[in-house]
Amino acid sequence: MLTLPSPAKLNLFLHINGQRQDGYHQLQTVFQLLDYGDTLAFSPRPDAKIVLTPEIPGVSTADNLIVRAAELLRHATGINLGANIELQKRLPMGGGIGGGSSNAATTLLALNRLWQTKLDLPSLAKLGVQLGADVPVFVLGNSAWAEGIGDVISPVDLAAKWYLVIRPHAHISTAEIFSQKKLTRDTPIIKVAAFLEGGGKNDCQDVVLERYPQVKEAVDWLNFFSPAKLTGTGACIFASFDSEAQAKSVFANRPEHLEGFVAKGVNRSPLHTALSRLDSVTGVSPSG
Ligand SMILES: C[C@](O)(CO)[C@H](O)COP(=O)(O)OP(=O)(O)OC[C@H]1O[C@@H](n2ccc(N)nc2=O)[C@H](O)[C@@H]1O
Ligand SMILES: Nc1ncnc2c1ncn2[C@@H]1O[C@H](COP(=O)(O)OP(=O)(O)OP(=O)(O)O)[C@@H](O)[C@H]1O
Repeated sequence: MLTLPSPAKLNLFLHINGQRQDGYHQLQTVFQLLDYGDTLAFSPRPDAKIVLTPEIPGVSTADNLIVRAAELLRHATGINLGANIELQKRLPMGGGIGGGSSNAATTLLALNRLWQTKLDLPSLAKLGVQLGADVPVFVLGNSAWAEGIGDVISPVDLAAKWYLVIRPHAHISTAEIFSQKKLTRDTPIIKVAAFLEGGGKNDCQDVVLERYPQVKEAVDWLNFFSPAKLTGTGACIFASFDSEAQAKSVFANRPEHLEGFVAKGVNRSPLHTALSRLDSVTGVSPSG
């Protein structure tokens, strides 16, 4: 059995710079990977079945990004094996923290190893983008600066911070927010340095706060302690702290109805750290 993490991400900022003819938005963002997420356990099957347990309520097996990632890898490589996959879900869905995309990336890397299909990371990232714009960053495994429609990715070294993530009770669809007329779509392009000096906001934030009062309430509460920002198209919001103790003490004082978690920001994905550890034990050279 191969048990691997499937971490969350935060968008430390999200600027929308324009929109392409095909409707996709040109954006700039920084993906901060977190040392917190779901866990997936994989074991190979000799038949060609992909069996996921438990199923996610409200998501059909055929739509599940884990199953879709497995089928995609099988189709791309022509391999005729299957897998049993056990999912331990901790990440809220529709939260803007990339749970589904991360599950897809973990599945691609895990099955590439179990099935010995030997694709390198850039090839797996190319497959992943067919499943969602956020999949490649999880496949490549570094906190990253991203441009284009989120597909032009370069690794970035971010200051070590602890994040308090609050999940208001709202499930927000990315497509719903990207289709709002009022969305800011003309933020000027910035340089990496401008972000590192403290720049950057989330252009989706005003639209989300207007449509979801429960998200606004959470932002207003968290702002009292540290500047709060939306991640992705929401619904989760976050603030950074210098220590775990600071983040946890604010979290302990939250209004009872707000859920969330405290997590450390990492430059390297816990998925890739776990795979490198396995490679050093088995003597296999790390892929990618
Ligand atoms: C907002 C971010 O979460 C930032 O990390 C991502 O760009 C969205 O990534 P994602 O959830 O993987 O998004 P996808 O599943 O690829 O796309 C969902 C929908 O969002 C819109 N979309 C997505 C990415 C993008 N650059 N422009 C868009 O307009 C499209 O309408 C698309 O149909
Ligand atoms: N394995 C999965 N885990 C979570 N969601 C899944 C999965 N498979 C399919 N989905 C579907 O994908 C949708 C988006 O899920 P996800 O958790 O990636 O949202 P998100 O955190 O808003 O992501 P992003 O920041 O990439 O927009 C869910 O609402 C669900 O219907």
